[in-house]
Amino acid sequence: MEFDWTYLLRLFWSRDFWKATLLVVELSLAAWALSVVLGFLVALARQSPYAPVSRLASAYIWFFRSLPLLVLLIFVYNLPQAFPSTGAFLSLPFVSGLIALVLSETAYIAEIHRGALMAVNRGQYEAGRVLGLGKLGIQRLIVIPQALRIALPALGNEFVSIVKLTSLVSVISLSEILLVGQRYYTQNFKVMETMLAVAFYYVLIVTVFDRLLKLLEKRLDFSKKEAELSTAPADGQAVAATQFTASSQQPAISLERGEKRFGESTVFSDLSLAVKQGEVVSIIGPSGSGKTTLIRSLNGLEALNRGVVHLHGVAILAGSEESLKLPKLKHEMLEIGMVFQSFNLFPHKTVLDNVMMAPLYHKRGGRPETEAKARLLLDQVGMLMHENKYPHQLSGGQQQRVAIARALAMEPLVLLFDEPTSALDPETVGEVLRIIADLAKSGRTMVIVTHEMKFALDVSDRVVFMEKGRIAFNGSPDELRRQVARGDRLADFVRL
Ligand SMILES: Nc1ncnc2c1ncn2[C@@H]1O[C@H](COP(=O)(O)OP(=O)(O)OP(=O)(O)O)[C@@H](O)[C@H]1O
Repeated sequence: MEFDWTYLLRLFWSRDFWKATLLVVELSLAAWALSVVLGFLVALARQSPYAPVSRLASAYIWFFRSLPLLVLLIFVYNLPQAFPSTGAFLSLPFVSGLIALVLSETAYIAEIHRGALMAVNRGQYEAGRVLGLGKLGIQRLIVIPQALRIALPALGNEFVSIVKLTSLVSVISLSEILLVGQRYYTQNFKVMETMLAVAFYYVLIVTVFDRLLKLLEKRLDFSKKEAELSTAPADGQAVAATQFTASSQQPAISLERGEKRFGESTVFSDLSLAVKQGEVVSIIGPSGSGKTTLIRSLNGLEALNRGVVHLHGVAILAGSEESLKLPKLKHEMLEIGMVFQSFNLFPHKTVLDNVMMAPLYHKRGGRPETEAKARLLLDQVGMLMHENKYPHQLSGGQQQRVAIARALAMEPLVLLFDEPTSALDPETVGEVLRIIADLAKSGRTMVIVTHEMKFALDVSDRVVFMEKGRIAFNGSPDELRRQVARGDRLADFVRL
């Protein structure tokens, strides 16, 4: 039989085919959107610390990935035989097809989401926690936007798969593209021409949506955004750092008899440290002595085994083995700000949005007011002209200055610095140390874990030297200098 070009051309204007194309688009979009949402929930469930929940999610993924879609389709479509009450909606091929597709695709998409969630750096969760964001807030504002961007290419791929899988729904008599084609060629036997038209309609759908998804990917890809410098001045006066006087004898923050173990290994035990209001305390010591673990225990990023942390006399954290039941002290926890070694800025947010995120989340003021304050803080750390940039468009030192502004935006009573310059190039260390030194002069209560000896001695009121989980020295910089001059064993570590 000769190839009928006229017939083929006519098929491109066929009402039946265009109706079927629309149906395939509707079914694919609905199945994809539902599977993306449900897949995310299954991925979260799979990561749940509660074993029954994560096992249930794993079982779901295992079962529906093992089941051929065709089997599932026929099963769902015939369910009314066993449960007649479901007949009202399951007898509709579109509904049955949608349910089967969603059940199956949710299992695949859950694994895509899980991979993306795992790719979001742990530091992002910690940054959200120290800014007082709740679990949902962290997911909504920090994790989901980043995970979505990571998952989008794979999710786009799944959409293409779904479009093609809709052809299977023809077995339950849904008038989609393949079924329309089959009806045509069983009447006129023009199989080649009809199947070419069928292929055209599928390719058309995939091409259009592939293009749209690429555009969405581009929109979400902050790494491709143009760097923009801002020339707008900060409005208003420079933010006056809150003046805290060291008059109160009550420590601003203290750890009493703290103990921290990782499995069998004890990092420190029976360790106490008190920091007065307005005091700047630097913690120095050899690598592995427990400095970072100590500072992270002060704001609950590390859970203590024993001991109690007080903030201005209020017990805010207690070790898991203490019999102390603490009320939920959300407000108090916001009084402790933290600057991390690796900055942990939110990569999907501009510099200004990074600084504004926590005050907006905690409704510390309206947007214009919060924005003005954030810009003043950025001015204070010399980063105002970079307010519209994304973190990857900044140097390490600039990122750390933004991280300091972000921590200050919540006006914490105590500021913790965990090796703030360790991840920086030597040229940028100075700019960050200068900002921290300025803050120290303004009377803020600060605890700084650092390897910068000269800086620690110059800016601190007190230096704590840790060694093997113990505080081996706790005194003023002058006392430390004297001990070092006397040739104390501290001199081996503190080379000035
Ligand atoms: N999450 C963890 N799991 C297991 N062990 C850990 C963990 N975090 C820290 N440790 C261990 O606890 C000890 C103290 O580590 P920590 O990071 O507090 O030391 P550090 O004094 O800050 O060191 P550095 O100056 O190198 O950062 C080390 O032996 C380290 O291996």
